[in-house]
Amino acid sequence: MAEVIKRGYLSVKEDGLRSWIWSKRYFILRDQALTLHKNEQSSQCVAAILLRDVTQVTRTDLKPYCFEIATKDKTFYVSCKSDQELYTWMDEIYNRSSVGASGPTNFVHEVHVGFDAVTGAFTGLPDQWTQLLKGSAITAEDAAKNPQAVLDVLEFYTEQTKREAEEEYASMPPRHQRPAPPRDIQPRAAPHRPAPPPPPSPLSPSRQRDMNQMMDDMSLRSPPLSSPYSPRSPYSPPNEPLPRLPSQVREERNHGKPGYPRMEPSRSHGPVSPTSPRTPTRSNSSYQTDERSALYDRERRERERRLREKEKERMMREREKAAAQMSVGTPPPKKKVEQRISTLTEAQVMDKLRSVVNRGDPNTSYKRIKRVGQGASGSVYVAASLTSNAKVAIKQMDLAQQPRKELIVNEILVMKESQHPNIVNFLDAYLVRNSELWVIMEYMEGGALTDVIDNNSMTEQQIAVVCRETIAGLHHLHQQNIIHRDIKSDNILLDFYGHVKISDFGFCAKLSDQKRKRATMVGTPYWMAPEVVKQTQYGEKVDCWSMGILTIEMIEGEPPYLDEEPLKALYLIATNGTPTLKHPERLSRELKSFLAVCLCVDVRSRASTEELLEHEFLKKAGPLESMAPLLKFKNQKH
Ligand SMILES: Nc1ncnc2c1ncn2[C@@H]1O[C@H](COP(=O)(O)OP(=O)(O)OP(=O)(O)O)[C@@H](O)[C@H]1O
Repeated sequence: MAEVIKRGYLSVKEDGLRSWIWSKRYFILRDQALTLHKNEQSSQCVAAILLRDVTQVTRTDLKPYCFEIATKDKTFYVSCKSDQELYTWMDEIYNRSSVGASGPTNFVHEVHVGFDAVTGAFTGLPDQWTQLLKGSAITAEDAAKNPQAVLDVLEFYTEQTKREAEEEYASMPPRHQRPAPPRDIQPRAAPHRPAPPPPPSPLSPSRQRDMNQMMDDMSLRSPPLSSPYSPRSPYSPPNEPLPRLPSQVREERNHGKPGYPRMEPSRSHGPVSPTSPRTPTRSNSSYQTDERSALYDRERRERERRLREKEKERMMREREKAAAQMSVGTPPPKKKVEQRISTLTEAQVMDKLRSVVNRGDPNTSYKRIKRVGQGASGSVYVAASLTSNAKVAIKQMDLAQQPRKELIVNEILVMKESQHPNIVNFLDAYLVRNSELWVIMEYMEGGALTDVIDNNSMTEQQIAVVCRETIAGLHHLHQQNIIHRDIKSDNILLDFYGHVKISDFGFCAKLSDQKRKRATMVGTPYWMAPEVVKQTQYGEKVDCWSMGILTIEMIEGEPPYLDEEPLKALYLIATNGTPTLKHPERLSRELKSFLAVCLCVDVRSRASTEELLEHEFLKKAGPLESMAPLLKFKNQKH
């Protein structure tokens, strides 16, 4: 007999003839079936539902904590005693049903939200969403244009913030040592999401025609008149000032936004060196010839470094605040926390970690020289190997401070198993005093591509080098069924010789044969593919979309919508489709074609890494030495 996953008494009634009768039944859930029994002693069931036949698991309003399980033939209404009980049953059933295995991950929670086209307002929105919407830059016109997209991004945003809070909670001391968190982080019923639109029709017109259309969209067609979001109109006169704010203004604007660390461009924890976050690109020659401008730039960088530090402090404060807020109210359902974070318990994660680390003392093998970077999970040092004197990078993390230890284990495992010339190679890992983790990796003295972008204007030849190298690394990951999920310039590092390598593997996902698609939301929103924002299923091609956004960063200095308030940016990603370029007329046909195949909203038309490697734009790539002028700035420092 298959293992019992969950059991317990619940009230149930069936749709149909006996639809008014609620009966108390003993439910037994196994991997493939849910059976209903008169009581716990009775082995004979009064009803059985094969999970593969389940077509929907939905919350309903019939009773306060009620959900329905629909099959092709029948609907069962199940009443629980609490939200927690309801969600755990729904989760377990849903995950094993045909919809859970292949469909969208979110349940349909029937809190009925309406949109009044006359007043331009939503009705029935949960308070939290109303507040979020009020504080966002999403206008009534946006809502009228695409109310579903607004609901999608609100749900996305709250899910993400809730997850962060749950993770903070999970990283706190054991429950008996802490008071309970506020009701606020209880899972909430999300508003009713209408059925997803039917999948786009197969690519009957040839794919090449799609590509041509995409290129038209990006460079030739005028922006839709109804869209107020076309600051990057291809028709902008070439000399028109770029519609950007100075980066410090942007950072100030982003302060005080509802906590969502990954929503902020992660300039906040860049290297310690006084390099700038996003700033309007300046040419190399202007740095060399204009002393006053150099002075200005130094001051600006210093100011921006301080802002970055402040931003980091703010994030830390927010984390603490989130942890403190958890100390009142009722605890979140443990099940939810575990399920979202990992299927492994904390002890299992630590066991796994111990199995991949070196037990020795790293100080006998490496001597730390200085700190070169600060990440959310710890500091990065350059160090010298005491045996070979070679330089290495050490990422040092205090495990007690890590809300998501399994991400670190993930990162180590991916780095260990994915050695490749375009991946920052893992050398070793040490667990020091059972509380500190040291990850030893190749030292990339050129730093992050973000700094290169901020301090230079890149030629197409150089852009093509970064694309070629990054795609080669991504292709290697994809061949192992690994999706990176956080491709952006901050996670592309360069070494002294101009080698380009992918780093930061915490968010990587391994696709199994059973699960070729994922639906969890991770990554940094500005670089996210529309299918991720809309929370539909996605596969490795999300990295190809991010590759397109990374290319726009190299061309324009920043990803699309970076100046937008986070919720609005999500809305724009979900609704605008392929972003428009500021100055397409300045780009070669090959580069525009490359962007078009990366930034294809229809995933089936989007190029794979294999196809991208063959793209004509990459043929423009120069040798690695062509990156040297970009590294000058860094090389002088080391
Ligand atoms: N191998 C390396 N060589 C040189 N510098 C590095 C290396 N790895 C990281 N850095 C620098 O250290 C900084 C922090 O790196 P880290 O990977 O910790 O950043 P993060 O991804 O922002 O944080 P986290 O992974 O903790 O969320 C980076 O901005 C990068 O410039």
